[in-house]
Amino acid sequence: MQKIEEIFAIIAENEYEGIIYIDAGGIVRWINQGYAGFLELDKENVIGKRIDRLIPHSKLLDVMKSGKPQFGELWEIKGQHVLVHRWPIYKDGKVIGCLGKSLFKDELPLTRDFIKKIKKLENELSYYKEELHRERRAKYSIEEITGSSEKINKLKDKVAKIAKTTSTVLITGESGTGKELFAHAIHNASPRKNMPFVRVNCTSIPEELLESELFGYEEGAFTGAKKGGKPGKFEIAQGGTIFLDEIGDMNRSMQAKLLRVLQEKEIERIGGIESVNVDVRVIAATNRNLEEMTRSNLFREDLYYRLNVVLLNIPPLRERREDIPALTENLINKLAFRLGTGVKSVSGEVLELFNRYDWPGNVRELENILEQAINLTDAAQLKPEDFPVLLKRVSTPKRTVQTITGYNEAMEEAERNILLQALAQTGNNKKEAARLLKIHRSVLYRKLSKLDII
Ligand SMILES: Nc1ncnc2c1ncn2[C@@H]1O[C@H](COP(=O)(O)OP(=O)(O)OP(=O)(O)O)[C@@H](O)[C@H]1O
Repeated sequence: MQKIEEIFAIIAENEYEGIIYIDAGGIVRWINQGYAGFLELDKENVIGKRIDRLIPHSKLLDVMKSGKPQFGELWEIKGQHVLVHRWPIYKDGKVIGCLGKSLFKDELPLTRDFIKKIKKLENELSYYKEELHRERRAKYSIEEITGSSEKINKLKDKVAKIAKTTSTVLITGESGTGKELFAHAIHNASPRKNMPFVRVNCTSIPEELLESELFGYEEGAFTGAKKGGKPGKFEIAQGGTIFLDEIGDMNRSMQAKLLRVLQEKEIERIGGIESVNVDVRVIAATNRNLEEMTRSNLFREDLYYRLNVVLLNIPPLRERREDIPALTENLINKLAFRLGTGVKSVSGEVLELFNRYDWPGNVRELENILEQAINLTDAAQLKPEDFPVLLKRVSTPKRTVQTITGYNEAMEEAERNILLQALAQTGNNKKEAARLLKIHRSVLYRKLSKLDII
């Protein structure tokens, strides 16, 4: 039978692992033959030497200093990747040494595959970290807000001023006026600009998920809760800004919870017992009339006042028509670059046409209409005929019921106008229009077909 010492010697000298032990003074007290050979050193000469003399970039001393183990780290030595574990050895609560183990046989297919896999995962992780960081950054600055009308200039001045504070901001304005753009600009001009900017669309998240999205949850908070729990958007935005888009669509019970956060400046994860302090600037936006909603009890009055500390009302495009030429030029440049086309400008007649239109969908509608036209032309300059839908809308005045000929006919006409307006507002995007009208897409198609709109 083999003696236990023999077995230990076999384990210590196995050909797959390098093993090294240093004492509290950083002196190598033991190394296995394989590792010494791999380092091209003589085992007897290594023992008794300081580790940093033998391997200057060794991390064993760091581990000893921190007292924290490291597992599965990729380390490059002698032109090879090795997978290492390092852990401090404790005695009576004090670190007395450090043990290092490495899978150093790069040429073994198994080790090589394992290392390759780890390297791939590390690369992927750093890619996604970078993406996440990009995603959580505000993308636009004040300079990117096109327009020099008096109204826009005043708003830009206001943005520069309020950016310095941490007051809650409420941005109102019709759909597509640029509310989100302004929210980004406030964050980017603020001292928080290098911290996260986290957007939450209160409409697109199902009601039952919104609470866990905003406040996070602890492990086991509910069936299906992730292991280890999940931080909410408020925690993710710590030190930065949270942008609550479409706040008018938040239900009343969530409104009460949000109010508590704004008052207490702390959140509680679902299923959690402790509160977490949050230092987050809140910017909320809506295209709905919150004041009116408070009167009909759809929006809490106390929350409305908490949000409405600084108000930024973005005027619709039809009230700042002087911005249309600059917006058109900038959007064309942006779109032509994105779509890879040679479209450079619009003719003077197109600008006249744009000027006569009311833009219910505001800048987003202008952007959509330009994108449609750019896709269908080979010319460098867009002409009025590239905008057939707009030509029709501008020349046909909105149909109103002149004389009531019957309840059903009048209702049909009203419905037609609502549908046309929704389509105009969303640049003919049926999916968006259905969302705006809060009806299913199939219902929208049925109605459009019944009223001969498509
Ligand atoms: N002044 C502007 N300069 C440049 N681009 C603008 C401007 N205003 C709006 N846009 C562009 O128009 C589009 C719509 O803007 P944004 O999403 O900010 O509008 P919104 O008011 O938040 O809309 P919604 O209420 O539907 O969420 C975006 O692509 C945005 O970049």
